[in-house]
Amino acid sequence: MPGNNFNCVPLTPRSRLERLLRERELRKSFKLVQPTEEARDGSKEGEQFYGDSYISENEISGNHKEEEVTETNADARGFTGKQRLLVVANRLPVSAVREGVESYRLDISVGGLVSALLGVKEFDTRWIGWAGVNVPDDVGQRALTKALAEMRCIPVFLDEEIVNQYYNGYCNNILWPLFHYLGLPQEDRLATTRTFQSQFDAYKKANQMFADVVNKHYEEGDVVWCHDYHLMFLPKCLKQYNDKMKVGWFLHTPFPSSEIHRTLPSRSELLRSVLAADLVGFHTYDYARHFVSACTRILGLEGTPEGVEDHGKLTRVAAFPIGIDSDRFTQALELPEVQEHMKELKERFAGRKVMLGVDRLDMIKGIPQKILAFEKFLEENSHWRDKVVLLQIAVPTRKDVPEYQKLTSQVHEIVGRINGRFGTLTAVPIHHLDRSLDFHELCALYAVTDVALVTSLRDGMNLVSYEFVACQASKKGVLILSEFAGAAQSLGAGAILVNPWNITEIAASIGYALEMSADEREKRHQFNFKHVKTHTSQEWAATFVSELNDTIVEAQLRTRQVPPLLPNKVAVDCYSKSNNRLIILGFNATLNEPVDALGRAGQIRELEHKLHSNTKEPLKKLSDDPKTTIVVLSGSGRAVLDKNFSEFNMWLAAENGIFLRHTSSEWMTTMPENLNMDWVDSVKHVFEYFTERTPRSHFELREMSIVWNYKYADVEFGRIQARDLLQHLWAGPISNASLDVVQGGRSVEVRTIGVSKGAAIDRILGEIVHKKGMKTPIDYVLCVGHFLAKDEDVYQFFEPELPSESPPVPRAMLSKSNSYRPSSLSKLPATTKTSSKAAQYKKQRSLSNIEKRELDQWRPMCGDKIALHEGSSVLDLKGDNYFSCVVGRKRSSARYLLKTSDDVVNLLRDLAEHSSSPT
Ligand SMILES: O=P(O)(O)OC[C@H]1O[C@H](O[C@H]2O[C@H](CO)[C@@H](O)[C@H](O)[C@H]2O)[C@H](O)[C@@H](O)[C@@H]1O
Ligand SMILES: O=c1ccn([C@@H]2O[C@H](COP(=O)(O)OP(=O)(O)O)[C@@H](O)[C@H]2O)c(=O)[nH]1
Repeated sequence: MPGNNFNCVPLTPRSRLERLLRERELRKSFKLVQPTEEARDGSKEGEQFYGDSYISENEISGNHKEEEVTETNADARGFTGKQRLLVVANRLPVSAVREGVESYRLDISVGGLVSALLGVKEFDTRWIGWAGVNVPDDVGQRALTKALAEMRCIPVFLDEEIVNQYYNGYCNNILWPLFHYLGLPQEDRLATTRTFQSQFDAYKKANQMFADVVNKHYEEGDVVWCHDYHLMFLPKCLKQYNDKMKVGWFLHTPFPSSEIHRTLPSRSELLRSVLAADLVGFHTYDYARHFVSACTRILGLEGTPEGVEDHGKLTRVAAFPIGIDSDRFTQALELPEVQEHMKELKERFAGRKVMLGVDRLDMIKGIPQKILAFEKFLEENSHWRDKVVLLQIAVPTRKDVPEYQKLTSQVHEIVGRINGRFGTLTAVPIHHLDRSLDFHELCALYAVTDVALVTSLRDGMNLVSYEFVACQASKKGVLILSEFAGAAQSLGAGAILVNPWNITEIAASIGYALEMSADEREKRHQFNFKHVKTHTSQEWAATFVSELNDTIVEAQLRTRQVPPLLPNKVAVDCYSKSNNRLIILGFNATLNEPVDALGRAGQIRELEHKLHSNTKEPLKKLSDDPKTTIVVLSGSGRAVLDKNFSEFNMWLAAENGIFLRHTSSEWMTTMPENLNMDWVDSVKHVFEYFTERTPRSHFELREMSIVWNYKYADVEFGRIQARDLLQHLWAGPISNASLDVVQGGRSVEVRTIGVSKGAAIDRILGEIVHKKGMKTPIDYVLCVGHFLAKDEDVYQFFEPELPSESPPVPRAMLSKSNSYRPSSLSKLPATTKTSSKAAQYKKQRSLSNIEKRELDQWRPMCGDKIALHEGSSVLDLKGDNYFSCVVGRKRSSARYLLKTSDDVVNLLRDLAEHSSSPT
């Protein structure tokens, strides 16, 4: 049975975008018919949502009411039917503090990731992660597992040493600063027990521990969503265990420019592990672009608009900007306790404008810069000194990492100095809190604030800015936002954007914000408020999971388009049983040595195409077999084919079949003599121009075509240059010429119109039949090549069972059974008859060596010439004696696939073993 079903893959019912839009509509209409959870369960004011479970303040503080929140109850409440989602993150939404042998206090974990995922309600969610506590004993582990199960949390137990090396070390001392452009720590700052290598080993070990827990709880059909830089190894571990698992990975931090990422000693391993996921998500398009770029530059992989391709496997990469559960904030503002807090705050700061900063005490948050800018503002605006106060909530974080300890004392020192400088007996300008606030206090604070200050030096998104906007419906305060926070891309239009490194600019912005007119504040606020209300964390999660589901559908469709591997044994058996075989071979990437990824990334091994050394022997044997005819059909010019194949007994078809010769005779051509080739010089100029400006690109001037090749150049730059080159071509030299521009993976070719391997093969075949004086039909065809899509028509030329939707191939002379039958020719429409083609190929070009031949010796084939004798066929292909085979391409109309030219060598060797020598 033919392998690829002749590429008659049923067309995808919808495009990916259509499918996703439909899915989105379905989600919306589902929401409309489903009662909201609040409506179903009554008001849940003051509670923290966690997926399908509610984590109330009571539950969190340890008063677990098992019957309210167990999975069984959740199911009974009608939550079944939702997709199971396993959220895997370093930190669980609750951190445990051990209070006795079997008792724990559970506190909500602070940080954007937890806040965002608490808002996700659409799925039947379980959370797998570390509870932030070392529990070495079995009794304690069992008790904590039980307590967490009530919140649908599953713990991963990490011991102190692992936490130290993996979390404090590799995650927070190496990856975190690097991803936020703060560079790598010097290795000598690390003790000998904490080297890059030991920390990286611990990182891998910890990721495997997470994977083990996931594997244990995984059920078929689950979606596994891995989060953040802590778990870059996880997708690989999971896929190694079960490659059917749907795995997504989302990064909450920025992904830095590839120039930064490439400094990381384990750069490649990390990228490869992430690429094992089906879908990789980032907050912004820039981060996604950096990631793809790192994969192309560091790993030498193919970056496409869809994602990253590695040997045909696509990992989708896209931006999914996170949001917040805005309703939770707006509803909280109505609560009496929040109103009470607001009242207290208003009284406390009456007569002063309130400025607010809420950050984890982290280097990336730019807290010193913010405070220094505030100092500058007070310095330059003495009239504001007793009219404004800055409240800075600095939540302690990662306290075991030395850099964070240093930051704490640095911030304390600056605050102390400024308060000493501008404070009075009754008031200080900065209120600095080294602690977190509870949700209600935080909402109240957001609501009474006049100006929020976010000065992150880098920040994946920054949810504080979203939360502030959500709480400002009545006050309409101003947001000053760092342009280096992901949020700047979504809230940039309503906020005042600043460069956090520019203290003067921030100070000026503070003044502008404090004095902004009500009208302008209103407009800016409305813009951002709308965004925060619509781009919620629920939408974010639903979109990600829906794309992840769809990515699997897409991958299945793609896989169905990949031809199966050539069954060598079948091809060889069939070969040995046949009497008149035709083998058509491409040259580039088929018979020459493969180019490895490193070669692509920089070092040019060979610009010149050279025959794979292991090919020579089998090729010699095959070409000497009287029952076998070999044609090398290549885009390369005559000189290249001469140089590589003159020693063999075979046919050479150069420049996609424009030139043909048997190695025992001269070249001939079908090109009309007076063909207009005026375009060549001007196209050459354009190619020269781009070659000069694209390092490691080159161009090849052939007789009938020119090819510009950038396979050794920087891929991204090469692509941009190719686009630019095409524009130049269309606008100039080829605007009026009859030419084909053929784009390859990493090349642009300009050739005379209508030239393709498929278009040439009928003439070549006719000539061979004629010259060889064939008496028996060809009963075996093997056609192997790494052809451009345009040239794949050669596969279809021989195809006995073309699917009905296949594009027409230049097979004017073929009858339905794929045989040349003079008798059937007359039945074809006049335009497709060879006699009409004949007129096109009047004379050969006036090339000296071609002129030696009689002009009509290689003329277009006429019916009477290509028939063996009246009524008999040249080709006797029934389906199982035809093997079309693509080399190293995953999308092809060929029946079969060979992965590399090494596989071609092996095939030729096997065939050669079944060949006979001339008698
Ligand atoms: O768990 P910790 O080590 O204490 O750190 C807390 C979290 O910090 C980071 O948050 C990021 O995620 C936010 C939501 O996507 C985003 O808005 C923010 O810009 C990021 O910094 C970290 O990525 C999380 O893993 C930590 O849990
Ligand atoms: O006292 C506090 C201060 C902050 N947060 C939360 O911590 C998160 C911080 O997220 P962000 O994205 O701004 O930065 P991250 O800390 O994740 O880097 C926000 O949801 C805040 O509501 C909190 O719960 N209590």
